[in-house]
Amino acid sequence: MAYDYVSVHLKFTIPLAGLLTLVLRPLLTKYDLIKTSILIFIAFTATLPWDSYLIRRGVWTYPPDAIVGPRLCSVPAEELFFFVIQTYITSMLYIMLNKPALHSQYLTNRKDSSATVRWVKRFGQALLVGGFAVGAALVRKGGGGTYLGLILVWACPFALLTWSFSGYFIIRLPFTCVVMPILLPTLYLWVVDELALGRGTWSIESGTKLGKCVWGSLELEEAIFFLATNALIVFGMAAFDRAMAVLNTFPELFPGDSRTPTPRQLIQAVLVDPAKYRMDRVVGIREAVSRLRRKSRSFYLASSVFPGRLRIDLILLYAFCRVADDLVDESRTETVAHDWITKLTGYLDLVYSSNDAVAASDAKVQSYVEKNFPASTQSALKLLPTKLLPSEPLYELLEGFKMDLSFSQTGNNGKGPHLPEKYPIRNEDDLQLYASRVASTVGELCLWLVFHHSKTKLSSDKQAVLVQASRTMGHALQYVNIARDIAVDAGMDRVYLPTNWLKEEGLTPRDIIKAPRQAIVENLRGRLLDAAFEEYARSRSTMDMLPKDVRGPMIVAVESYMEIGRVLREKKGVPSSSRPGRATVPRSRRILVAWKVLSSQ
Ligand SMILES: CC(C)=CCC/C(C)=C/CC/C(C)=C/CC/C(C)=C/[C@@H]1[C@@H](COP(=O)(O)OP(=O)(O)O)[C@]1(C)CC/C=C(\C)CC/C=C(\C)CCC=C(C)C
Repeated sequence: MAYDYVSVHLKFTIPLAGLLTLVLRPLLTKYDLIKTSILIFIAFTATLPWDSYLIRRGVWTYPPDAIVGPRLCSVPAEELFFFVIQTYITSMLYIMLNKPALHSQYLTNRKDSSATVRWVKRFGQALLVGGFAVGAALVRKGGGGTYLGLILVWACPFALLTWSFSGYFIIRLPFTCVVMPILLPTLYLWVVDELALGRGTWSIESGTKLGKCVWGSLELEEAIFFLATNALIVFGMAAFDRAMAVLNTFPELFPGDSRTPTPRQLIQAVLVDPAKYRMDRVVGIREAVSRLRRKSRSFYLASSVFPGRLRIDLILLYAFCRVADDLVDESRTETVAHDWITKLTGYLDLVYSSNDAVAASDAKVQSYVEKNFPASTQSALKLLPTKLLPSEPLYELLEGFKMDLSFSQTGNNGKGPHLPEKYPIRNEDDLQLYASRVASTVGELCLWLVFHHSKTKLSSDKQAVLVQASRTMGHALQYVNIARDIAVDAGMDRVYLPTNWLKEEGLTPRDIIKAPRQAIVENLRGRLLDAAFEEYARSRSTMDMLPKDVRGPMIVAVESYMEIGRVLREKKGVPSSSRPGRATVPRSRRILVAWKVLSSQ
């Protein structure tokens, strides 16, 4: 019947495309849609003449009773639709699996690549050149190898082009970003093909095929065709992403706006000589991403929905805050911790000594960082986007770290019989002051990056309202953080629960340090979470004033963290099975939170 091929689409390709669209819709950016449309256009125009030639040469045929009728250059409408829908499905899967990956960290050049990587790239090129030569020979010879030859002659040059430009990048990308989006749709299309060929929806003529089946009636050539086309789509997507990563990572090479690049900018980015990449920046970004992934699952997930340069700068800001906090927290003695604060202050003094902040990449700053900080922390200081950030919140953050140190006034910063005598969080005002210093500052710094990178420029009045709200939201997040970490903090002789709250329950901070999991602590945790959600409620609606292009991601960042508070409330505490200091929200729940937020925007 004439609807056989149509029914293949109705049963197998359209529902899958629909499902992927439904799941991905909230995450799709304008850039995702543009690159998918361009790739569909390229796939269509590159496949049409080739397919048309195959049909006219009689390599494959469509029984008239399996197709509806209309053709373009001899290619049936259903087949034309196949070019589009296959490219769409594979592109959507690629986009979905690549969302968590920050592509900047995979930029590389010859010098940065190991001998093995260089060998793999050359081997790939040789394989593709060889594939083309074998294909040409098979076509010239004719007979059983014709169809395979035509596939190789057609696919290898496109693959060689993308591989030669983006090979190092593709090799560096994780397995889930490249191999999965090639293999999953290939396997799916193999199954569909097996069903379609089994039903005679299309057929390969016996004189032009090798006659070998991979399994069932799936011909070797068909299996290779689907593998090759999906690889071409994924390589094409990766080539776009490499260009975009170059634009986003190296503002000095592309000073203008990188949000909606022109085709000319994209081509320039593809063609820029990788030897010109600032690899110290790429390596610093790699270190920052790895730090974020290890230390904060909530912000790591949230970071994946931020666009381009804003995402990079937020991750660099995170890296700075994390490194500074860890240097102080992990010091063996109070004196060493104070030394770190002094050195960090020196760093800020140097950067902000003139009216305008100097770039952290300034030679003087670089040499100061190299002289004073451990190698593993240097990139976090050198790459902080200081030109986009005011100095006050950074200095204030350091004041917050000083408050942490006032717990160890006895000189006994660890386990032992002597517990601290002073507890700096005496009441709610102290708690709020502490949260303002360590978290409101972070909220404000995030906002300055948002103001810089957003397409929409806000009036200074609106900016002031937003900054105030971000500071209030900082309190909320910090209270959740303290509520989660009561036992972890007690292990470091620290109690951030206000001493007057403890007194109301007949407790002292020492009682918390000795028994942080006692039942009464749950009342105090509940009280702190109530305060957190009050602060959250006071500032959440102001987030609607954020520019549309950054609003969704910012809300995701906040909601992912507040979800920790919701879980703590539901479970009445930190499950004893959870790793100390780690988020208590399962990954699937965090993804759902992000998805819901973005769907509602
Ligand atoms: C998406 C993305 C990459 C965001 C990065 C956000 C960022 C720069 C966070 C810095 C975190 C950090 C290490 C700060 C040092 C001080 C500190 C420890 C603060 C606590 C953070 C908890 O982080 P984590 O759980 O990893 O740390 P520990 O396990 O406790 O060691 C804080 C709880 C502060 C977090 C506060 C914010 C991110 C500010 C929130 C406010 C906004 C995002 C603004 C919202 C805007 C409006 C208009 C309301």
